[in-house]
Amino acid sequence: MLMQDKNDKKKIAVRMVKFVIAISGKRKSGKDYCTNKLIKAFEKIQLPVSAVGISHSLKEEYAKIHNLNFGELLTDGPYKEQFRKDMIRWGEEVRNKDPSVFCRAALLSVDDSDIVIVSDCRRMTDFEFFVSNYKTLTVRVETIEDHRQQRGFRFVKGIDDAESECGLDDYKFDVVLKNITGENIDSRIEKIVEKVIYEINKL
Ligand SMILES: Nc1ncnc2c1ncn2[C@@H]1O[C@H](COP(=O)(O)OP(=O)(O)OP(=O)(O)O)[C@@H](O)[C@H]1O
Repeated sequence: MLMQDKNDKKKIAVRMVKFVIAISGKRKSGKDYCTNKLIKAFEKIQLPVSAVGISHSLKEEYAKIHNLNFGELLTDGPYKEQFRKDMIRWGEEVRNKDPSVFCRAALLSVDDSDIVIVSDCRRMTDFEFFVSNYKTLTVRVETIEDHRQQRGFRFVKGIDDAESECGLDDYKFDVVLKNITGENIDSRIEKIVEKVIYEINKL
C-alpha cells in the first residue's frame, strides 16, 4: 500500500523518469485538452510520453483502502458523489502528513517513458516535488473567463477560492499556454515540445 512503503516507492519514482511536464491551470482552462495535444505532438515525432494525474492516484489509493470501485470513482456519476466529501477529507489528511505522496504515486504508474506529463498540478507542494526531483517544465494553461464558463465552469465557494485552485496563482511558470476556444494552439504546443527536446538534450 502507498502509505506503508512510501520510501521505497519514492526511490523507484525518482529513478524512472527523465523529464516532467507539470501542467496547472484553473478548472476548465483546458488542462486535459492541452495534455492530449501534447501527447499527440510527441507521438508524431515518436518520442515516448506518458500522461498521469495526481487526483487519479488519490482516487486509486482511496478506492483500494476503502474497497471501492476505482473505475466508478473516476466518473462524475452518483457513485463518486457518495464518496466525494470523504475522499477530499481523506486526501487532505494524508497530504498534511506527506505533501508529495500522490505525486509520487502518480509517477509510479509510468512504465519506462522518458517524458511524463502530469496533467493536474494544483498546489505549490506539487511543483516543489517535481522541480526538486526531476528536470521539470512548469506549464500554466490559461484561457478567458467566458470560455471557462462556456466549457461548463461555475464558481463554487470552497472549491474555486481554496488552495487547490489558487495555490499556484503567483507562481512564475516556465511557459504560459493560452488556450482560447477557436484559436489553433498547435504552434504553441510545438514550441513546448521543442523546449522539452532542448532541455532533454542538455541532460
Ligand atoms: N481550445 C479548446 N477548444 C475547444 N474546446 C476546448 C478547448 N479547451 C478545452 N475544451 C473543452 O472544454 C472542456 C474542459 O476542458 P478540460 O477538461 O481539458 O479542462 P480541465 O482544465 O482539464 O478541467 P478540470 O480542471 O475541470 O478537470 C472539455 O470538454 C474540452 O474538450
